[in-house]
Amino acid sequence: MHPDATSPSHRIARVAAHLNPTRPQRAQMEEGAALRPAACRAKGGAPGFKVAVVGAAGGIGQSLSLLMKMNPLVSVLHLYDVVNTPGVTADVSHMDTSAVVRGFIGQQQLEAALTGMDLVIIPAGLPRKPGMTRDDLFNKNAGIVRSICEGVAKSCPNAIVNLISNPVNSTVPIAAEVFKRAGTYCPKRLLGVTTLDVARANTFVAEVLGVDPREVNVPVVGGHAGVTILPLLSQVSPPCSFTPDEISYLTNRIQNGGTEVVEAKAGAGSATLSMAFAAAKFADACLRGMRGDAGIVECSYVASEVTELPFFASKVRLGRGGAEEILPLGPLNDFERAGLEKAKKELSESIQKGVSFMNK
Ligand SMILES: NC(=O)C1=CN([C@@H]2O[C@H](COP(=O)(O)OP(=O)(O)OC[C@H]3O[C@@H](n4cnc5c(N)ncnc54)[C@H](O)[C@@H]3O)[C@@H](O)[C@H]2O)C=CC1
Ligand SMILES: O=C([O-])CC(=O)C(=O)O
Repeated sequence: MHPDATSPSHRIARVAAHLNPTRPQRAQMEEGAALRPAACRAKGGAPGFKVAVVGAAGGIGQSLSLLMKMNPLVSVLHLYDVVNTPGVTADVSHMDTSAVVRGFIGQQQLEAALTGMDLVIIPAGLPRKPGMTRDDLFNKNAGIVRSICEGVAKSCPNAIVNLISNPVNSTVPIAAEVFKRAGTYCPKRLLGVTTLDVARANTFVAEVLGVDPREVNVPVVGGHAGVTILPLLSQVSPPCSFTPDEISYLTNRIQNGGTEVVEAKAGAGSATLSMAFAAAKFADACLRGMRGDAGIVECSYVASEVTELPFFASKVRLGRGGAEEILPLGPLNDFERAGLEKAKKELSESIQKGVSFMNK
């Protein structure tokens, strides 16, 4: 270190260099040094988890980065994207919450972004436009998820992964194959994020019942696309009953919630704000589980033996190692049993598509 490195004038120079980097300093950043405000004084290692958001400059990524910066369980927040991370990082880093924020841009900085992370949240990849299914995103997003997961396997093989990129029904099997090949696969640590389906189900059911959505909990199982999204309206907490018309309306609206937003946005993307909210809620549940809190149960799309399919969304108990326990589906009524058969047929094809992509 320079003899004057800790002198006030030197510290100010470092801050100034970050705000307006010279050409060599910028080159250094591009070679792998984190894009971060030069810390004026070393911070005393606040306890907490190290979390990375991959796809941090996107519609979901920006709001999610903001929400994770607000989470007191996060001590270090790494923001990675292939574009625009410097601006998002500078912006989020001015929030006076405790997490230290660092930005990373481009493939050559993926390793630095992921090294040492406890939790990696992945909202990277293309969103839908009207008329598309989530599966129509497969060709673009499969490769993006593969390369990010290769980075996870290399740089933070023990991290818990929250995978948001669509089509989730296929991207989670892709991630599993990547980790298997790298010899780092632990099914408990790979969680597909389906929390938005639960948030929508709680909201729409609460509207019908005329109650506060925070008091409602609807298990949503299966997967994250169309008929694979199976709300278990017979298991709503607190217990309640619905007319056949209400069941039909609610099931349809929950299964098509994503399309409702895609159409309302009319070409400007898909759900970002509600998704960031849902992802932040799920990440917080994972972090509380990792901390050792008891009784944390959320729905998630995970490796599962609940059905004959290798992956399935259902309630899982989150703990120190991720999805510690996959809870059974519980009793289904005839309508839900019929829905389950439809869901399994489509899910099976989506899972196979993900696995085949990796075997090509
Ligand atoms: N699981 C769920 O419930 C939901 C999933 N999604 C999915 O989340 C994904 C992201 O959606 P939006 O944020 O709206 O899209 P967006 O296009 O606004 O943002 C995506 C970001 O990913 C970045 N990106 C692309 N390739 C990357 C790579 N190799 N590494 C890192 N970052 C990369 C882009 O630069 C962009 O900033 C989409 O696939 C969307 O379908 C969206 C809503 C709900
Ligand atoms: O519908 C989409 O494409 C985005 C998504 O997964 C959702 O909003 O549930």
